[in-house]
Amino acid sequence: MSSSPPIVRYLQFENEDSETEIHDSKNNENLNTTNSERIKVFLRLRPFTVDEIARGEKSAVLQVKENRISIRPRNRTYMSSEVQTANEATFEFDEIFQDTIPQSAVFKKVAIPFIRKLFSGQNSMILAYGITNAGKTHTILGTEAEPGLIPRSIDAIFYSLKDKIIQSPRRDEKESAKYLIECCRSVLFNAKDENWNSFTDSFSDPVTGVPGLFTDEKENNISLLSGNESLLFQVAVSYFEIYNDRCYDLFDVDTLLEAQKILKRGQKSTTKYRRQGLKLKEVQNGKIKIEGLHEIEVSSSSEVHRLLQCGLKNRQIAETLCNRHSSRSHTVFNVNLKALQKVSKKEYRLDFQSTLSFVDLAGSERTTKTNVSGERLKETAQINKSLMNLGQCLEALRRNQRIRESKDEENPKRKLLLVPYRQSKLTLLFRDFLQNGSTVMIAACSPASSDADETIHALRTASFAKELKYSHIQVYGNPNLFSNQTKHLNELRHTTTERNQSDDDTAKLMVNDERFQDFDELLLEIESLRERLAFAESRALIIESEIRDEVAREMEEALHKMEKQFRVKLEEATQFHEERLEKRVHLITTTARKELGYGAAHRAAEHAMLNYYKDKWEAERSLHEFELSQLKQKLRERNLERDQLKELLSDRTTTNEKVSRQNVFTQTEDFAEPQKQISKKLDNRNELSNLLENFVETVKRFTQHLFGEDTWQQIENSYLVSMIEELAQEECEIGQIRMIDYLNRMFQFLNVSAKQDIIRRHGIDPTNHESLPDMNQNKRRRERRKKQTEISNESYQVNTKNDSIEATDCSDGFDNSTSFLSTTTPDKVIKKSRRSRKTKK
Ligand SMILES: Nc1ncnc2c1ncn2[C@@H]1O[C@H](COP(=O)(O)OP(=O)(O)OP(=O)(O)O)[C@@H](O)[C@H]1O
Repeated sequence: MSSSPPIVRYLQFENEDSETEIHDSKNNENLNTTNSERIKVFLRLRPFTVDEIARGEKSAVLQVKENRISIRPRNRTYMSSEVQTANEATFEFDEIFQDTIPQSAVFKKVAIPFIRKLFSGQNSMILAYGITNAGKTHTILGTEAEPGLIPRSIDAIFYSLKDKIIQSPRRDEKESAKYLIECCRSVLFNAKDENWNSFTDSFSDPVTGVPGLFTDEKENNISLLSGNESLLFQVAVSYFEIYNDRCYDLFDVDTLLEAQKILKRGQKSTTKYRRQGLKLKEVQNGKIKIEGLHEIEVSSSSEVHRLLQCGLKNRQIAETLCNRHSSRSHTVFNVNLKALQKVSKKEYRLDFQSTLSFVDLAGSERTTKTNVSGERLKETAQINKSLMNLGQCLEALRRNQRIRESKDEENPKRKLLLVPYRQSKLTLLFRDFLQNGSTVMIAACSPASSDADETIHALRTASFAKELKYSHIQVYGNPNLFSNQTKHLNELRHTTTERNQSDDDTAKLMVNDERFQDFDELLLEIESLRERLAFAESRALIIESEIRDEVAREMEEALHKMEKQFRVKLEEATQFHEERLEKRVHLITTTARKELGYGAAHRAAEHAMLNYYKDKWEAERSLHEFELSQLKQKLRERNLERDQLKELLSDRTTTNEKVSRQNVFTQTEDFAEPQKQISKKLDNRNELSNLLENFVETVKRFTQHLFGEDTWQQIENSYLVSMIEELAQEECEIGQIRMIDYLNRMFQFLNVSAKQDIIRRHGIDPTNHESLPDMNQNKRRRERRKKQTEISNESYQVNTKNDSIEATDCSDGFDNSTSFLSTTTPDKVIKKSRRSRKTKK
């Protein structure tokens, strides 16, 4: 059975009813070149991000010297034995782009050779690989201010092709760029997001050639097309993503329209949003094709830029409606070029067809580091699986290459390994590129020390790729490029498929490899592959257990961290409570000290008050005792006189004798006695006023202490001063009454607790008169004495037949004699005598 010519595949790509007939190329020998080229690997170091600077991240990069970079691992225990011993991991690349290298320099170094390859009919792939947040998207796509490889390459391609671009005359309208952009515009127009509205504004008229977003950059306008002046070109682009190991078309108009409806209905219906996953199909020559992937024919770079934005927005809608994270998928942007030779006015012959693919891989990350769960965990697991699979493919390819290169034919270990392309969609799609196409890998590298371990793992995988060589440069759409041997294998594959339809399709894939010479050999190889599969499975188990160990170690590390954090928190809490306790103790001590001081002042005031009363009462008592003794003495003397007089009376009976008796009495009367009493009373009064002054001073201090200086000032100014003045003028007993009154008033100022405190300490309640020392007791005693004196005076008067005692003020030369009562003060006596003197005048 003969194989179908590749031209059929090409024609299938075009509309079969096309009026323009496309012929097979006749001039293809020059393209059927076999070369031995190595996969190039560049390292791009990104600068620290704003967040990392804010976190105070340290650099993990120890040294960058020429093409070598040394990175210090964060945790050496998780590293390979070489890294553990060397304390650093060193990798060599084709070139290292330092963090200061601009996008344009990367474009020149990486993309321009590949654009040239595209124009010469070679397939090539630019692959950005690295951990998450390492700068892959920045390199591939860039930003509006710093466009990356895709926008720059688009500009360069269209600038080179200029007016050599033709369009298919009959094309499905739904496949056109204009239709897609219009759809995108209508979706975005209905979206409520303001950014989207501003985005739609940038869609002026892409088809009529409004300049692209990045076309201003003159440096991209380089003509890379050399020779083949007669060729015309058709350019088509496709854009898809691989998410959770499923392919999704980012130029799918139906998805956009579906999204439009959902967005109109509101966010609640997001669960109805279902994107159609695309199937992979193996076509001729073992090439993998994505079934149903839209390839949009384009005519200008601005159109491509807008399509690119449509694709990105489609991805964004999927993120919004499916609640997924943008960088959790691998994205692939393809530029397909068809070179056509004009045969007649309407006829073109396909000269060659080539593809340039830009791949932005999702970043690998540790699930334990990011603490993801649920859908995120699934995403991460899928990403890690596909990236691990890519690494395995690269490792297997490198090993097979070494085996092929070694001359030791006898070595039993010389068996070639099966490259596990089929284990993920990513590697299955890249199989062609890794085997036959030219590939460049950009290993994006984060300088942050917190990412060091993951960076080392990623760079190790990238370094596998560096050693790979690919030997076939294949041009699609050109049947004569395939060797006879390949033709034979194609036939063989067909036979195999017929013979064993139910068998796994591994055999089908293997026929594409030139190693297999015949079917028997192929069957043997299948057997050996099965063995290897068992071996690989056991190895996978080992790897799994290693991963589990690693996870356990990371968990332990996390627990240690948590323990540390808790310890710090505990110390902080202890310190805080200790400080609080200290403050409380201090507060209680000061309050207690104040209280003690307050109590002492109270006691001192009360003591002073009691002393005052004691002194006063003592003075009064001694005065009254003295008066009493005087009166007693007088009484004795009177009695004696009376006795004598009685005797005399009994002896003398005549009236003359009675008269002489009266004279005797007048002579013997102690006229100086009242004067003495007056001077004594004056002395006592002075003493009392001194005591009163002392008392006032004590009260003043007491009040100042109790109520403070300000309150004292107020009291002093109002009540107390007047009261003290009165006290100074009044007699002692009146002063006593006033003092009680004063104390009562003073205690009205005190609050309840202070009153209770005084009552508790001294057993005196100033508001309760009965609890106070009886101030009137003295008065009553004095009144009693006064009465006694009066009684004795009465008796005396009875005896002296109502004779009065007279006091004479002779200071002014008048006879101002005035009778006085014992209760009258000397001042009053003086005043009284002055009044009587005036009346006499
Ligand atoms: N060369 C560079 N110069 C300046 N900024 C950069 C550079 N490379 C990356 N960045 C910045 O670093 C951040 C992360 O970059 P980027 O989004 O490209 O990472 P990524 O590897 O694509 O991450 P993910 O895998 O999560 O998508 C971005 O803010 C980007 O602007």
